[in-house]
Amino acid sequence: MENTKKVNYHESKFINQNGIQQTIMIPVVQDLAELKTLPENFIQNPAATHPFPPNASFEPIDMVKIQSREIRKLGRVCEDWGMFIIENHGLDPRLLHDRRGRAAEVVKRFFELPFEEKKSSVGTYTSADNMGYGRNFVKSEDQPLDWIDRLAMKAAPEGASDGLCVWPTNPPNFRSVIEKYVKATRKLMNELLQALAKAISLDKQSFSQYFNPNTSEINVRVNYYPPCPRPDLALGITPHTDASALTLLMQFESSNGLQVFKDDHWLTVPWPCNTLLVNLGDLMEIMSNGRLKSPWHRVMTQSEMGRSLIALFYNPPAQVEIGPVKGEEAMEEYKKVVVKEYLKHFYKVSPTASKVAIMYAKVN
Ligand SMILES: O=C(O)CCC(=O)C(=O)O
Ligand SMILES: [Fe+2]
Repeated sequence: MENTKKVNYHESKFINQNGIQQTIMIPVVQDLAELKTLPENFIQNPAATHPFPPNASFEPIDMVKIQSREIRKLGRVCEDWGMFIIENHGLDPRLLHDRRGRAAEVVKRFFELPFEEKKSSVGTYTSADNMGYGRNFVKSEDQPLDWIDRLAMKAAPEGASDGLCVWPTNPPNFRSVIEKYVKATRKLMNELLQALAKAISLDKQSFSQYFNPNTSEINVRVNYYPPCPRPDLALGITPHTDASALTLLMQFESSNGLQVFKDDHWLTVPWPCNTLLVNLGDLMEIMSNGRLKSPWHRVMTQSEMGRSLIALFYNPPAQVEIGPVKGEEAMEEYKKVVVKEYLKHFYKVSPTASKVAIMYAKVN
């Protein structure tokens, strides 16, 4: 027998084309990790990967030196890639991955729990939309599935409501550790908003004007990609952009999963383990009038080892109307959108085969 493990299923709820709520049962990928063959519904046949150009301008951004030269570098890297690695981020390494693990450790311990314990440890949530322990963007029976298990929570503002506070109670320190990490990153993300505005020659408050620096929404998603029997056929996450303004990513255990689409090729992002990477989302593309574009990216799997990651999504408050902040360019290329409305649209149409959700906010 190939797989001795009992396979559990996530119940994925979604509204179908007839406006009716439907539930699909999706196998929990961790329970499939011992298989030698990839189940058919996970076959995505990803397009080939190309080598990352050796002399590409993908230099890390040093947050200690984030003044004129470093800001110009940030502008170049973002205009080329839509993402960048941060050095000297100022976060206490004990929050992240010191000997006692902290964030890395609670994530690992959560995913190590048996399925039933994971499920009972996570609270209930009223919305089917991408929160809680389960799967993203499953919209039909015949959609190829991603090789991922994930847990998503609203981490801020404190006491975020709508029944969406789904912190696991096991490991017992999961919430306190992740909340500490989130709290510490807010300052960094606010600094980044200002640096990004300066990087494209805008007033430094151009993006942060839409945020509340103390209470703007931060959503957390913890992804786990178990070892996969056929990394050549499967994807950890199908190609997408992030809907956020900024996404802050910290990866553990291994690297080489994240790929970015550039000049018609998929390239593995040279992102070392245990370092932070910032990915620009659609809301940033809108606010920057398209000068800072959200990159089209995907996640590959590996056969030998699993990989886990914490993603923080930083957005202006849901009710805020954002609009393009124009620099010297002649025209506004994007429309004003209410954050909540854009996110609703994004979740409704995703996943898409190419970068189309953003068209909602573009001037025709
Ligand atoms: O696994 C990664 O490197 C990226 C994850 C990602 O793109 C996402 O969670 O939106
Ligand atoms: Fe992403």
